[in-house]
Amino acid sequence: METNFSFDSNLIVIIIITLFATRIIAKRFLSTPKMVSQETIAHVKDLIGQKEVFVAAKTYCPYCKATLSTLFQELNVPKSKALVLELDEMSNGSEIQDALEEISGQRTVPNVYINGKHIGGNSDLESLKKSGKLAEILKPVLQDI
Ligand SMILES: N[C@@H](CCC(=O)N[C@@H](CS)C(=O)NCC(=O)O)C(=O)O
Repeated sequence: METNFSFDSNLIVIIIITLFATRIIAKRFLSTPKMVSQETIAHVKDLIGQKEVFVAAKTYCPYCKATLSTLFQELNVPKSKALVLELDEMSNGSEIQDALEEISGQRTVPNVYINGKHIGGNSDLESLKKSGKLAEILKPVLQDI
């Protein structure tokens, strides 16, 4: 009796794991590529170039909070020189995220650009900071303040 119960629960666990694995594999390999219009790509490229610093973020994202804190609190980038988009608060936020993926090959947020150059996410920003390269990259941004 006990053996049967154990067998059933193992079977259920195996079925659940199989379902999850199938879902992950299907999402990874079978999902259709997102179609982003050239108009949206051009619009997002324009947004990236509008200010010296561009950050695509999401309000609930801890990595985004860390990036914004590094840029604005720690390194004193003036907010007037930055465009920060909180994608989760924008009606076209997912469209912008799709376009950013197409442009930079990066889907995650934060997605940082400085003077039109793709920096990457928070870990990339932190690596640049640690190596001293971020100060170099930000020099022109901080020059005339
Ligand atoms: N290693 C990345 C991690 C960024 C990350 O995982 N961001 C999450 C939000 S906290 C994300 O973009 N998830 C996918 C999404 O929101 O579409 C970094 O340092 O920036």
